[in-house]
Amino acid sequence: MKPSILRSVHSALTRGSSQISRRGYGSEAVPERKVAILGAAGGIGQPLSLLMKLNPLVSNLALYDLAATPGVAADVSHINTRSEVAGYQGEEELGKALEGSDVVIIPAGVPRKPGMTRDDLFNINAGIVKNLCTAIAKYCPNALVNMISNPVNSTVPIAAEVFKKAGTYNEKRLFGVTTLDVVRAKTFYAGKAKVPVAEVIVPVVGGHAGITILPLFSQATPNGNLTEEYIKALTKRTQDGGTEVVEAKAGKGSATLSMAYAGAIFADACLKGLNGVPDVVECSFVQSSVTELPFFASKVRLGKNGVEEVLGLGPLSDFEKQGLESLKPELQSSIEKGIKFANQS
Ligand SMILES: NC(=O)C1=CN([C@@H]2O[C@H](COP(=O)(O)OP(=O)(O)OC[C@H]3O[C@@H](n4cnc5c(N)ncnc54)[C@H](O)[C@@H]3O)[C@@H](O)[C@H]2O)C=CC1
Ligand SMILES: O=C([O-])CC(=O)C(=O)O
Repeated sequence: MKPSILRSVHSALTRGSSQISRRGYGSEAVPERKVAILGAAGGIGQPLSLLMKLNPLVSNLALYDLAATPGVAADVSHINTRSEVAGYQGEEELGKALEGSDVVIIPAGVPRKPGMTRDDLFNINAGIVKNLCTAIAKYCPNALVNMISNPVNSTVPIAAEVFKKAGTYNEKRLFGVTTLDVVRAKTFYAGKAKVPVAEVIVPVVGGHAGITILPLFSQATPNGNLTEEYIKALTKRTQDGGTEVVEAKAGKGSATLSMAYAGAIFADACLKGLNGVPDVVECSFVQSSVTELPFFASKVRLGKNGVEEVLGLGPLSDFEKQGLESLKPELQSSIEKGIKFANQS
């Protein structure tokens, strides 16, 4: 990688600490923050571990998986950045990995193969998420939980139910990571609108599967004056972005590198919020009253307690209003499926 590219990756991930410095703290005054990654040896987990090791807001990085974490941790730990890295392997070490965590990121679970929907992962991943969240409730009940494991539309409600049963649920601290939808929407929009990708802002709302992913290109900036036909094509491409990667990988999994990037951006936003950086806003799938659905992705203001404010949808085009109505039944049923699973097993 060219030094200039490394510098821009680094600066994208370090904006939080520089804002803190500008607000009168020396870099040594950045608070201690422990981040745990569950599923750290996987396709997402490894590059995500690397990116979190580059984040100067992290003081302790705990890498947990069923196997192979000693190697990943040894490797990542040689990077000369702030955080101390520790690897934890097997269920007997899960408690130690979690204890004291401020943010827990969960990319543990099986990925799709061509021809599968995210819901086809439910039978395996629901149980994994349930067990991991049971441990989170026990060992770090106040951590912010960043759920990556699919189907996010169901795994987030499962986590909420597990935390409710344990008496630790705080709706401000549970997030479904939908940042990859935003990352894709920005990239695809910039390409079609011929605007600089670094300047693009596009909210993506709803959920994280097929038509439940609703990019709001009518609110995209800079304004690219795209025709309705282009907007429809961009919407479809964003909704099918995960499938595009699954097909291109042809049986070797789903998005890992772009997901690690997106997961690192979202975790960084959570850390900035915890550290009191103002105006940190990202889209996320959270408990919500923006629509009649109990969970919904929209812009969220992050702060010292996690979610400070769930922001509304803003003005929608007719096409987006239609998309919103069409996604509700599927999203509702995925949410109910998660709640039912958590309460019956
Ligand atoms: N939210 C999003 O936007 C995205 C979500 N995903 C989802 O992320 C998940 C992981 O994907 P990949 O990293 O590609 O899969 P992977 O199979 O490469 O890695 C998953 C890792 O989880 C570990 N694991 C399994 N059960 C575990 C347990 N009980 N405790 C701890 N670790 C456990 C495995 O050992 C493996 O290392 C999948 O469910 C995938 O669908 C993938 C891309 C985007
Ligand atoms: O499509 C998948 O299975 C993985 C995923 O969630 C994404 O890439 O958005």
